[in-house]
Amino acid sequence: VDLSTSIAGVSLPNLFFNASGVWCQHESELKELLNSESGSLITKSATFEYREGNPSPRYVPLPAGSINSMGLPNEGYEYYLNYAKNYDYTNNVKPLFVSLSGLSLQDNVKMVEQFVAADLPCILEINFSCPNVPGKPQLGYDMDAMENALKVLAPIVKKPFGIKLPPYFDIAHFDAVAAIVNKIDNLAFVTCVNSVGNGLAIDFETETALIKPKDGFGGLGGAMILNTALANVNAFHRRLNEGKKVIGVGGVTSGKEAFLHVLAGASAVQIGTQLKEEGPVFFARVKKELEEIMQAKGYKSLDDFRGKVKTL
Ligand SMILES: C=Cc1c(C(=O)O)[nH]c(=O)[nH]c1=O
Repeated sequence: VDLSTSIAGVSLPNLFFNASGVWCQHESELKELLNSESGSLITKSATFEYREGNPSPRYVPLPAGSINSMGLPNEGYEYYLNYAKNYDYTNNVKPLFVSLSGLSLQDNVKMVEQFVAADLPCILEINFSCPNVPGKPQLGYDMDAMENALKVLAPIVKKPFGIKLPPYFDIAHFDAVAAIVNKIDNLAFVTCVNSVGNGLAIDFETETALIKPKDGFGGLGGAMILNTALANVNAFHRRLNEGKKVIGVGGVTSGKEAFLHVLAGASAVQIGTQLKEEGPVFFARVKKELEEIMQAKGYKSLDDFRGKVKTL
């Protein structure tokens, strides 16, 4: 069976890669992804300057997923620009994605301009949905600000690029965001979903929040967000113009959930919590499991079933 796919006109040997933020802040982690069975890799969302991030504990696994309020810790965009400049695009079959998450539109403009000037084959995923920077409401929930940002950034990027979206929970929001995305010609993909923002995990014995930042409020990931993720993938798959793709992320802990993401309409699948917990060996497992499912169901390629979820 064939697990290959393409995003922004670039082919991926298989549909799996990491969710930005997981196993990708340092070159040593990115090297492990490169050596894993993932089909691609993406860097930790970059800000203009280096960021320490929020105080720990800031990530905790939960019975059905995880909670995090990392606070955008990253090496600063020049670190990832250098990584992208030194990446071996010729011999690596895996395309490189770079995530940018500027703290202001000006910062996003400055970072994008530097990547455009470097004229690299890497694919930009601009993060509109970080829920954990104190004092910074996320762009993904401010439709006017998001549309304005896209109208400024898209012409600078010129090439096909994507955006990382938060989960939406209202049909009117799916409609509104899809209408904005459909206006931007070179916006080639949306990545759905970022963590479900500002959940709260409390320890029953100690009666205390599990993470330190923001009174314990943090983004939820993992199994508990699968059905929200599938809905967002399918909602945008149904609404986006021909040629625009959806990358699915949220709740993939085995080949089964990866199959469901593709059935909902995903062209590629990112892994967050399960990668954090199991490590890059997970890519070998999830690939094998999806291949076995496709064989059992008689599908030869992802196109055979992508977006073909039935309704009653
Ligand atoms: C880029 C910051 C993000 C973070 C973070 O660094 O706190 N956590 C998430 O779950 N999603 C994000 O987009």
